[in-house]
Parts: sequence; C-alpha cells; structure tokens
Amino acid sequence: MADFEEASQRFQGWLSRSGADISNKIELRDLRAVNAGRGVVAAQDVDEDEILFRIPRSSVLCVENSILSKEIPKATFDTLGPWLSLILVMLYEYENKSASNWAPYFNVLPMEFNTLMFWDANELEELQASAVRTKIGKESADENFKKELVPVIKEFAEVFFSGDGHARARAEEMSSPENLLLMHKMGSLIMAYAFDVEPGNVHKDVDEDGYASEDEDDALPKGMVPMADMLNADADRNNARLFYEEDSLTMKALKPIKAGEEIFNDYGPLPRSDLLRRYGYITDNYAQYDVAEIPTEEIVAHVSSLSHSSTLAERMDYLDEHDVVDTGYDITNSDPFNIQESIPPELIVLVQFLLLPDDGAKRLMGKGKLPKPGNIAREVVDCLLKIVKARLEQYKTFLEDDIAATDDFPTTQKELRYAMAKHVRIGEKRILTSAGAALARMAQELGGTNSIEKRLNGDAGGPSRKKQKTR
Ligand SMILES: C[S@@+](CC[C@H](N)C(=O)[O-])C[C@H]1O[C@@H](n2cnc3c(N)ncnc32)[C@H](O)[C@@H]1O
Repeated sequence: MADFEEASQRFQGWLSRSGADISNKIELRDLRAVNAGRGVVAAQDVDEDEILFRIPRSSVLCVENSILSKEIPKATFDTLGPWLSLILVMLYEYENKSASNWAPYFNVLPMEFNTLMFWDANELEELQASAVRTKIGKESADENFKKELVPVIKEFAEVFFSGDGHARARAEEMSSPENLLLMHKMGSLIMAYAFDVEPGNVHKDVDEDGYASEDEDDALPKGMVPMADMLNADADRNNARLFYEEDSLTMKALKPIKAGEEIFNDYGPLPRSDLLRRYGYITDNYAQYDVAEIPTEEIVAHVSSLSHSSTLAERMDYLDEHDVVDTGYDITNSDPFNIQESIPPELIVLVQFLLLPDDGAKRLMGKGKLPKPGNIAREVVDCLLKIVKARLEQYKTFLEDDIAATDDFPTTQKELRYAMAKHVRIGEKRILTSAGAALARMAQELGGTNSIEKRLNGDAGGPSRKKQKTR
C-alpha cells in the first residue's frame, strides 16, 4: 500500500514539475479494492467545462518527445508506423530505468495485464466460440516485433543502448522470449492507455457520436498522456474528455461532478469481448454493446450446403465489389429484440443474393443491383435461423447453465478471467438466442413451406429430426 501511494505521489510531483496544472479538486486514488487500479476522483464539486488538469505536450511520452527521434531517421519511424514506433520509444525509456525522463510515470503503469494477449490456452478456451479469440493477434505481433522492430534496434544498437559496452550483444538478444514479452507489455500499455494525439491546430473528423473513424485514428501519432490515462472508463458515466490544444492537452469536465464521484473517460461503444481484449476488464454496463459475430466463411458454407448453384464464387465477388462482404457480421443487441435493428442489412443481402436462383442473380448483376434487405423471403429467414443456431451450438455450455453458475467473488487471477470469459459468452449467447427466437417467429408469420428443412431432410417439410439444443 505504501509503495503504491508513494508511486502515485512521486508521479504527481514529477508531473507538476514538468509544467502540468492539476486542479486541487481532483485526486488520484487507490481503487484496487474494486479491481480498478488507480482512478481519478473528484475531491470537491466540479462544474461543467471546468479544467481538471492540463498536461504540457512536452510531457507526453511519444516519438516526437523522445531523444530517439533525434538519433533515428524519421523514415525509419514512418516505416514502423505509429504502434511499433511508440513501442520502440517506450522500450528505450523503460530500459533506461531511473535515467528516463518518464521513470516516475512508468512506476505507476502496470506491467501485468488481464488483456487476452496474456491469457493461457485454458483461459482462452473459456471464451468458447467467441469470435474475439481470432482477434488477439499474438502471433502476428510476434512476427512484427521480430521482422520490423528488432532489426531497427540492431541497426541502431549504439543509440538504443547508448553508453553500454555490450550494446550489440544486447540488441542481438532482443528476439528472446523475455524481450518479446516486454514488447507485448509495451504494446498492451499502448492499447489500454495511449491516446491518438491530435496536433494542436488540426481537428480530426468525427461522426455524430464523436468517434473518429479507425482510418483517421490509425493515421494519428500515438502518445502516452500522463494523468489523462489514469482515468478509468465507463460507458454510462463518462463525464470528462481530453481536448487537444496548441501546447497542452486539457482534461475538462463534460458535466457537473459531485465530490466523491469518479471521473470517467469513454472508450466508445465496445462489446465486452473487445473491452476484455483491449483493456482486460469488463463491466455490466458495456453489455448493451455486446455483439455475436458470425464469420463470413460460416455463412457461405451454410448457403453452399443449401444451394446447387455453381456461381457462388462469382456472386461473392459481385457482393464484394458492392461493399457487402466483410470478414464477419455482428448481430447486435436490441430491446425488445428486433431483426431489422439487430441483424445487419449486409448479412441479409448476402444470404438473399446467394440463395437466389442463377437466373435471378444474373438479372440483378446485369442491372448492377442488389436485393433489398427489407423484404426477407421465408427461405432467407430459414437459412439465417440455421446459421444462428449452428453458431450457438459452437459454444460448449448452455446459456442457462452459464447464468446459473455463480462467480460472485473471484479471488485468483484465473477465477477472475474465467468469470469475465463467462460473462462475454453469456452476452453473445443471449443475442444469438434472441435472434433465433425472432427468426423462428418471423418464419412462422411468413408461413408457407419450409423449403430449407425440406431440402436438408429430403422430406415434405416436416420438422427437423435433429433436436435443437437451446443455448
Ligand atoms: C487508461 S487505464 C486507467 C488507469 C488504470 N486504472 C491504472 O490503474 O493504471 C485503463 C485500464 O484501467 C482499468 N479500467 C478502466 N476502466 C475501468 C473500470 N470501469 N473498472 C475497472 N477497471 C477499469 C483497466 O485495467 C484498463 O486496462
């Protein structure tokens, strides 16, 4: 406890000496008792628009402020891109230990994470069929570290390990498992803590909800902004935002904040699976953003099994040209569940188009048109229902069993990870179950012959013999 508090005090002292202004109405608090590390809390009432702190741009840990940017050519950083460039700079500062200008800052940053990158195989298995497992990217990150980052460190070994007689030997060791792990840790810090730092005089385009496009954010340099990254996040209780000014970055209250209330940033509308992947924690109020992703290859495999057409590949190319094809489709929450709201129109169009008879598809392609997602034929509903049910069956446990299993007070890291994984899969299964029920209702309302079942079972459209499990 003493070390933790002392690190917080030293960090704030360092930040103030670096020219930061921190309002005396806020405090950096120990929130470990509620599994939230450090967080910023209002010590007195704060008004809307009031400045909580102002950090000089020179205190941001970024390529521009690092001595490495004077010694390593800009072209090298440009080739590395924002992520690897910042990892390089952070590794350098971290290796410099107390000699680094940012040493007091590193002392309040964690080096252990619950993000999916650090879960073992058994822990990941608890996520069952969640598509988030395909997005962790550990192997590709390892490759990038070995192929792009390590060669730069070797090329500039004398700069990177300046003053060390063993600089070359140390650079040679950078591909070791321990050093790759260190790179992953820096990468994870960037993922959970860094900001896309807008230059002082340029403003990025944001959508109506205030989020920049991913392309837009990818283009901006990343920076670790001390203090701004001590704010935890909350989807519903976001009450502060960072503003990018010419010489400083300013955190302002977005609404009045009462003494004792925590000050929250916003990570955007992330499903809990992504919250876990990027930030290593989940909270119930992000459940509203949960999604159940269905990979496109599964959808195409289902349709192929129902279609005798030899033109599916050609149709996929056509759909791709019309921006309908994605790697997967997210079924989202709606309350009450509503097909039009929760099933993406692109998924409906994809299934509709692939299920068309050859002459119908050819006619549409000739006119450069696509089916309308509003008119869903019975056959399409049946196919979507099969896809949704098959996806649900890929999860190893039943929804009701997951809900019944208690995890009130996980005490070990493993228990915590298992509990978080369970909540992620519950969220996904709930969506799939609701989607299945809504599609089944729609099929019933549309009436007519269940042509898909007929084709699959080779009978006159009677109920499938296979008992469908509910998950
Ligand atoms: C930008 S940092 C916030 C400061 C962090 N709590 C710390 O002690 O360094 C983001 C990390 O804080 C934690 N976090 C953020 N919001 C949280 C919340 N609402 N509840 C619990 N942990 C949260 C997660 O571990 C996340 O990866």
